Amino acid sequence: MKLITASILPKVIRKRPVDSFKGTYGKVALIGGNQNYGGAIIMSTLGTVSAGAGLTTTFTAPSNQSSLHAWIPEAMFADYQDQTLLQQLLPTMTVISLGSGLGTDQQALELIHTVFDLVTPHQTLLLDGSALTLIARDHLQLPSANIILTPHQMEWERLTGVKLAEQNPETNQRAYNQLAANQPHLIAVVKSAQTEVFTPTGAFQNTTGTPAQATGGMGDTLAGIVSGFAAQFADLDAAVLAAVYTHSAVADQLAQQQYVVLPHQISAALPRFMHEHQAE
Ligand SMILES: NC(=O)C1=CN([C@@H]2O[C@H](COP(=O)(O)OP(=O)(O)OC[C@H]3O[C@@H](n4cnc5c(N)ncnc54)[C@H](OP(=O)(O)O)[C@@H]3O)[C@@H](O)[C@H]2O)[C@@H](O)CC1
Ligand SMILES: Nc1ncnc2c1ncn2[C@@H]1O[C@H](COP(=O)(O)OP(=O)(O)O)[C@@H](O)[C@H]1O
Ligand SMILES: [Mg+2]
Repeated sequence: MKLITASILPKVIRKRPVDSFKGTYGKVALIGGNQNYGGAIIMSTLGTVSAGAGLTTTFTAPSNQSSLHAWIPEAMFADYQDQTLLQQLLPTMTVISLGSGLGTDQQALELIHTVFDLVTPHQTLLLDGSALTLIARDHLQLPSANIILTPHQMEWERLTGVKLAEQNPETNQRAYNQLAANQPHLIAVVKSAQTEVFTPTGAFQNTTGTPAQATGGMGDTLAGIVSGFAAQFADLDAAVLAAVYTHSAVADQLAQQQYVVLPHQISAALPRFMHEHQAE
């Protein structure tokens, strides 16, 4: 397994062309955050916008609208039950992220079906949290798209059947091969203290990260950052590797002076970190 090190950053994070505009940096839809888990999709949104995505729309429960805008006015709000809006907007997106704080009720399941029906092969679809749990529970077939899965170890067990205690680079690679077999392009980010990333071009292990990250919302934030990188950087595999590295590298920096790193603090520190690591 190759290691993900700082050398990935200059390959991905490039100085922005002078004549670029927001449309240059991709459109992202983040779908999730039910009545109880609004924080999850707000944290994802902070990650995506702070990572530099050009335009971000957050599809969530209406009860989350004012908190979303209080935290991050740069994001647009859409009611995730509004079928007309979903059908109108989702085809325009570069990246769709689905599942952070979505919950697992019937309404969530119907939303997954709607997104799977609408997504097209040239789009990137990130699946996180509750979406992974429902896909595993109901044996849903993944749509044809550039798929990024971001399971924690229990979600990976649900998806693949590989028990947590038996998860290692070899068993995970075999499980990845099975999942990816019928997909044009599938990336699996298997999260842990040493996150592993499986791509069509190889398997990688992250070298950043700290137990100061072990707090709710840390994965929701990662899903947002990965979406932001995938929206603006052309090489999808490299963008995901750089996002995984960056999320935990920022946490490592903050953990030098903090006992626990709050997920939203990683997003707040992202623009400066990316500034420091941009290449010509
Ligand atoms: N502020 C918000 O709105 C937040 C909203 N959130 C949203 O909540 C939704 C549910 O997501 P979830 O991850 O909280 O619950 P679930 O999928 O049932 O998994 C937990 C089960 O798996 C087990 N487990 C074992 N190993 C594990 C591991 N390495 N990592 C994690 N779990 C591990 C674990 O074992 P235990 O901790 O009990 O020992 C437990 O039995 C999802 O949509 C998410 O986005 C959260 O992000 C929190 C902040
Ligand atoms: N001990 C640790 N060391 C490094 N990273 C960790 C550690 N514990 C958790 N993380 C990271 O925190 C995130 C947890 O993801 P997840 O369980 O989906 O969080 P949530 O759903 O609460 O947002 C992952 O990115 C994981 O790699
Ligand atoms: Mg999670």
